Amino acid sequence: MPAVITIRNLRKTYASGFEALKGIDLDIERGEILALLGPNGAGKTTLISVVCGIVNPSDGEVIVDGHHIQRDCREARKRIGLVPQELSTDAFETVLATVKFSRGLFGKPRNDAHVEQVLRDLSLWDKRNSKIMQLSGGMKRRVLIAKALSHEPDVLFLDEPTAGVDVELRHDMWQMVRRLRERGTTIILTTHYIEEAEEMADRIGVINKGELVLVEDKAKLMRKLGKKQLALQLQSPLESIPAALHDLPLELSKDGTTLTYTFDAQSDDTGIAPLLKRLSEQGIDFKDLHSSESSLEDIFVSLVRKSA
Ligand SMILES: Nc1ncnc2c1ncn2[C@@H]1O[C@H](COP(=O)(O)OP(=O)(O)OP(=O)(O)O)[C@@H](O)[C@H]1O
Repeated sequence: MPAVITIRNLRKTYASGFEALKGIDLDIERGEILALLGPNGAGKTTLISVVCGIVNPSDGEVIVDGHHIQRDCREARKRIGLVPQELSTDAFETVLATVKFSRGLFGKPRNDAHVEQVLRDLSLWDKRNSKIMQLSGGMKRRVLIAKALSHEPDVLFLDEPTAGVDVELRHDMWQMVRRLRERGTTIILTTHYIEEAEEMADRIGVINKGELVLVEDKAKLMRKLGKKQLALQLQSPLESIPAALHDLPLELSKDGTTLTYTFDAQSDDTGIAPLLKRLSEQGIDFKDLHSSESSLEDIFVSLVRKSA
């Protein structure tokens, strides 16, 4: 199935000369939840803003369901719902009026039943006649989501949906995102929280300093996380790994003093006992050993460091 959004060589240099996006290529699959992780200032909001047609790119292109975001902006934009980080809605409006108005902005005919359904799904129906300024922070966030869903978009962008919200609202938000996905909506969310990406996403993208440093299926990433490493400090440095051991997943450090063996932590048979026997057959002795396990956090940190 063709991607719902295609991003090619996307670059953004702000008027200040700052290069916020340095050539992003990404295909967003229909119906997936993609989490974009990255530290502050990585370029996540810029990327979303360009894809949603709010900020013009300096180079490259974005195609949304066959429509070019700049040349065919109205059609492309209709298919997208954006939940920004901050609320800029008129504080004196009621919840119902503001959500209805949002739908109208996209040229969609009035549909009170849909607006009611969106408000009910977000537990906002009872608050429909409240003014925005009378709502709690969490409720205001729900209004933002309701506005973004008012015109029935195929793709929903959530820019840090749970930044600064309490645990209960965070879990509500996750549930809501899952419900939307079940109905076929494609969801792209940005987050600082690795836990959130782990919990929600089908795929995880890591962005740092304007570059997409990784995009991978979450399950695959998790399998990598299931790997453990055993590091052996050798008695005497090796120049290279002996040919007789080439069938083993071994890596030698540059200085030849450490051999690292990677194994599947979930497997019953780690292969450590035969490894040690074969090392001894080759006359390789070690003075110390320790094992380590990587987490998504480690992978994230090392990727961000590597691309720094
Ligand atoms: N209008 C602008 N003019 C100049 N620089 C900008 C502008 N908007 C953003 N930037 C810079 O571009 C970089 C990327 O910002 P962006 O908001 O996209 O990052 P982010 O990954 O969303 O960060 P955060 O997680 O803090 O929201 C930052 O260094 C920011 O200062």
